[in-house]
Amino acid sequence: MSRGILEGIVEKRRRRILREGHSLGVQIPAERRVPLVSFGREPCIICEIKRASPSRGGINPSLDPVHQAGLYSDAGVLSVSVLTEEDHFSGSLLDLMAVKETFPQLSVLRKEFILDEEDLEISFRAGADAVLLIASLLEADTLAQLYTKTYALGMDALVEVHSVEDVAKVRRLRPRFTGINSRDLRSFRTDLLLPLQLAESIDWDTKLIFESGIGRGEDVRIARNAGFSGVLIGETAVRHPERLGELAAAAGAGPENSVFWKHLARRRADHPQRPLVKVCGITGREDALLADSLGADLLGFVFADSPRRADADSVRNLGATWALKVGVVVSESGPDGRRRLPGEVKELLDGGYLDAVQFHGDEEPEECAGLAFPYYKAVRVGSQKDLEAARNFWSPRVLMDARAEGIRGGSGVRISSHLVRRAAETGPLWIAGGINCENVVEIVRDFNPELIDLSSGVEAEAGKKDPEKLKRLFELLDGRME
Ligand SMILES: O=P(O)(O)OC[C@@H](O)[C@@H](O)c1c[nH]c2ccccc12
Repeated sequence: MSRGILEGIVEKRRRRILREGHSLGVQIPAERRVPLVSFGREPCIICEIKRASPSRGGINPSLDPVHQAGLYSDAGVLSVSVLTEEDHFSGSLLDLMAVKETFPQLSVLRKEFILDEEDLEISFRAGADAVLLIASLLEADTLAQLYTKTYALGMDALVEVHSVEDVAKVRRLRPRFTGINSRDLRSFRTDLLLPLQLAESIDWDTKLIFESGIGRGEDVRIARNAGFSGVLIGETAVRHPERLGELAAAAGAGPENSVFWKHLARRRADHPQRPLVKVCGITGREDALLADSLGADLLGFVFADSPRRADADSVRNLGATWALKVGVVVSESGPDGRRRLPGEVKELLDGGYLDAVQFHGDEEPEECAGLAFPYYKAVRVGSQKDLEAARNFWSPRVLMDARAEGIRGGSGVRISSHLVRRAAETGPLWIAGGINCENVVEIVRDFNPELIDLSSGVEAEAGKKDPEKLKRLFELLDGRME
């Protein structure tokens, strides 16, 4: 939603209200007929009734809201969001009324571009238990007035933020429910790490709701592990009701103390001037501690056939580091032909000695998800086709490595510039392959990667880092701060 589109939606809505009144041409009962049910109960998975959206077009134009709400209810979902905006989302207040009247025990959120108190009165009478208040749409005073009115009516408010400016605007309200949208209002893109990052600036006691872009149970786990109380799922819930069980189970499971994505988002916020740095192919303790003290964000330990193969005991004995520890694996096929995580890596991950797994083999998207959590995928990119295949992976980030025939990682080969540029168009860029002190400044300048991954480029010999090169790397990167 570019600013223009958001303004367009609001403009259309104002005109519609002038024409049809706040009831939007729908017969609204004079008195509320349905019970008020509190919003956001556990398991806090809020599924949405959404026929279409400006970013996706038609999702399911013939969606029957009552049938869909029945699927949600059967899956154990207690809160349902109903889009009532007509011009861009093909919604209606009739949908909301039908859902709430059929399932009075559900808590129903009215998803609308709410503008004034009359919108709230109508929402209440139509049967909404909660309303969405979008911070970026409303002046601070109006937002405060609507927030107070919502609770005066007995409803809950989900206050939606997208930026630090929004957070500053809502801070004095200290809303009980704060929704953070992963969808960027300008580009339509969702970035699962964005809410994690923004959550860091929320300093009041609130139930955080992760909004948009959730596709799988893993995404729900990422949100829960980052401290979100709940998730709001639209398109996936409509298109893939078969995933509702998996999504609801993940929402109900509770956090697992996996801090990987949350810490990464925090480190990104801590030093926005330079990319995140992963130093990979570490075998020795000194190298790990030096990279950590210099400011590396990730330390990579290779558990695959490689001259840089790490040893499980040294990882176990390393102790606490600021940097997150990643096990780089090429998953093997077991006797049953199914892939599995190397046993030592599974033990290190379960024991908390590794924070995440980087899959560096030929794993398929659905295989990765079943093998480890948290994880991200590294893909070898030699063509446009490789880039497209990379988009199928579900991890919030995919690491682009150069395709060097017969060698996996540490090859010193770089991806061609035009492919890197293409990759950067689709979202934050993580790149590996041939990065060293000679080219790092140029790479950062030209491609603005979110993460750079270095292995052979900071080595004295295979498996041994060169302390001078490591120091020089961080000097070069930090020099960019001026
Ligand atoms: O379909 P998704 O990506 O799961 O997103 C659902 C919901 O977060 C999204 O519909 C939404 C979030 N905030 C909004 C404000 C208005 C309209 C819609 C929205």
